[in-house]
Amino acid sequence: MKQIDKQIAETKKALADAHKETRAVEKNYSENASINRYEIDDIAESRAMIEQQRQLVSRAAESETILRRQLKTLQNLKRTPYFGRIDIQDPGKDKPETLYIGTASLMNDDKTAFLIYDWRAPISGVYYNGTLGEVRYETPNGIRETVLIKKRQFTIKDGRIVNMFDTNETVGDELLQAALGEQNDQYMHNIVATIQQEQNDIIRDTHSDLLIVQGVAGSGKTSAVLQRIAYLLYHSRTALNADQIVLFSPNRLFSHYISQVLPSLGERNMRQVTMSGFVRRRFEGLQVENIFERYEKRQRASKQDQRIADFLESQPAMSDIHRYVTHLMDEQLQFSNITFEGRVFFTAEHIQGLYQKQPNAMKAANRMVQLKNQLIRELQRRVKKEAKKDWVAKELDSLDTQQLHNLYGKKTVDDFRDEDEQYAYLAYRWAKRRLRIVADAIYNDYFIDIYSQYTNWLRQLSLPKEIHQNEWQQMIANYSNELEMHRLEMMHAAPLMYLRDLLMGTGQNHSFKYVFIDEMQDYSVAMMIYLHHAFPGAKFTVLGDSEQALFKPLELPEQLLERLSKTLVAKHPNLISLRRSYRSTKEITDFAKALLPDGDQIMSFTRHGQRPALLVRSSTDAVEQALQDSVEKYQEQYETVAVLTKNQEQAQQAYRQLRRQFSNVHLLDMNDTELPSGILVLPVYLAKGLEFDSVIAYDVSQANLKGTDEIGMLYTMATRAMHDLTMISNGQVSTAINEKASRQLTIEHELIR
Ligand SMILES: Nc1ncnc2c1ncn2[C@@H]1O[C@H](COP(=O)(O)OP(=O)(O)OP(=O)(O)O)[C@@H](O)[C@H]1O
Repeated sequence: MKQIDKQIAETKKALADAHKETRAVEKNYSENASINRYEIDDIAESRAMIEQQRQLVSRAAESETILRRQLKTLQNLKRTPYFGRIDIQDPGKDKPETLYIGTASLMNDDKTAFLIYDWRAPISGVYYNGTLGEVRYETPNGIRETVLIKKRQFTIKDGRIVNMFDTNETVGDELLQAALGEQNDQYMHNIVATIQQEQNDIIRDTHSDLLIVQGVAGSGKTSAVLQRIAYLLYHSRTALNADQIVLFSPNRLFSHYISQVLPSLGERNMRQVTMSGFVRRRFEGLQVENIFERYEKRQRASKQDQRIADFLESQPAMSDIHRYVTHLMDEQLQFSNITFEGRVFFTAEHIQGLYQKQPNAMKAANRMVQLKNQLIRELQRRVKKEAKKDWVAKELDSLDTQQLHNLYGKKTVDDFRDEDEQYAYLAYRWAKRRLRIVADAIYNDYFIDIYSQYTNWLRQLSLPKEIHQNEWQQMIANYSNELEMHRLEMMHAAPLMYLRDLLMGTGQNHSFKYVFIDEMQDYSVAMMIYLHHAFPGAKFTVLGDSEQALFKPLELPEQLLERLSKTLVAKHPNLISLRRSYRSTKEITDFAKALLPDGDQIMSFTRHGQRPALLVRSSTDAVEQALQDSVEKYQEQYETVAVLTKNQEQAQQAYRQLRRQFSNVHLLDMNDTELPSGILVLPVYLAKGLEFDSVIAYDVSQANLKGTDEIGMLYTMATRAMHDLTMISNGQVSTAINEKASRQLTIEHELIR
């Protein structure tokens, strides 16, 4: 503790100095860097100077950030310096060695010895993997052997040891039980003190290029993956940074919920994106259907329409796009005019002519690059011509002094021989500035009408037998109509993005080294293929629980491994299954597993609580009363009470009822990014990946959850609860709650009440 205090004091001082330094260079930079980025001439003149200044600023800011992180780490260590101790006897040494393991390393004053070892250090592997006796662990120089003599676990709070015991297990259940019983808050916690062996395998896997984690609800998939990110960052400190890692998360609430795990381990957060966010950014100006809207629509769709959607999102359809682009004929290309202020600036025919002049043997994407260069050169020539036109003169006349001053750039009035020269200079600069929009259109490939190109692809596709021409043509017509209204159905997103990327040679991001996909069961094959294409340099870790598939039928883990390995062309695929569920009490897990046909393989963790309750009511009033009573009861005991519904509409309904009675009720929707505490009302698909102290499942009646199709939904609802679960049924109970599951419940009928 003394050493930590000392280092905290030193780091604080260094941080204050660094802060001063950053302010000084920043000030200098902002005084020198006020140039217009778009003026190519100016950039050339001052680029070197600005670049030098920019580097100074970023270096200063970086050292400040590093110190700030160091301070945070030390402050964390002060609260809990370590959680484990191992005594090992290395071969050839006469005395055993005692090592302490914590969330970060701590060295002594003269940096000659470790007082605490980071949980990710090679030797720490022994703590998570080994039982007493001879053990092996991996180091950068190969496998090492040692003898583990003692393993001791600690709970330390605010610098005081509150619990400790020796164990021979991987990580003793006692400690885990204590960790799991704690009250939840709005954020997920790190689990480094209690990582389980199979979770450790996920965390420390550095070999696989495709790691599939198939785990039951609450088994720690998300936890394992976040500690895995921390582990990877530690192990490739120089080659990997947090910006090269992206996590596809199920919703924005989830992003918020997990946002503290990496910082609590002294690491920066990776990038996070939801599928909808990712797609939306690639279709600016269009409203792309989200996964839930799609699900609702699918429920209503005819068998034929479902087949069409399945085909569009399949491997054969994506392969066909590849084939189509490779064999594309020039006349098939859908060129489009480039306009400026409502008039055509480059005609589609002209652009097509330029394209056709590029060597035929080249790939379409390469010809497109050549075409773009050519268009830019033409634009530059056109700028000179446009500068002499009336519209420029008119616009120049109407500029105010400030705008004019800006237009001069580095020059002043004295730099010109006469007014003509001065005018020509200003007119050229103005025309160039205004035509920037045309340059942008060229850079952004607006000269190809990608949406018509897609129609062209759809029309030439040879359809599988089970899809009928009529419906297919109808789908194409719908697609066009939707587009007119700036809307796009989700099923078109992956094929469209793939087509655009392959044709234009854009869209790939080589800088990402790791891609993590949570809730993979909600992603189509086409989307996985697209992501693999979009991140060509990345290793993939995908997590899922097919039982929680809100949108799809079940698939066996082995089938999944085979399918994904093929889809993602994996050389070293690996599948790890997690069967033990940690989140919920034994009573809740036992109920949830009984819902599933193959639920027996789920192991519950022995932490006891109340049996889940099922309240059966026969009138809307009685349902409302039951909801209120349950919320009231849970609110007294817990910080968060979540009312989970089937969809947004029902969430609104429950919210309206509760608002009359309670003041701290929050209705959450797709756009929410933060999880407040109190009473939360949300549809189950927004609760994916989250957990709450207590959960009330709102309306589990047969009328609302029609039988076996809804098992996944009910299972997801139930497994969001950590300590307590109540389900309310308006009328006859859904058959999804089968007999076996019913036996795990305390059932209360209205009449008995
Ligand atoms: N080894 C562990 N030590 C302590 N807590 C753990 C451990 N593993 C999991 N947990 C806890 O169990 C809960 C569930 O974990 P997590 O959310 O990672 O599971 P999941 O498999 O992603 O769940 P789901 O698929 O249901 O969303 C979390 O509260 C997590 O902190």
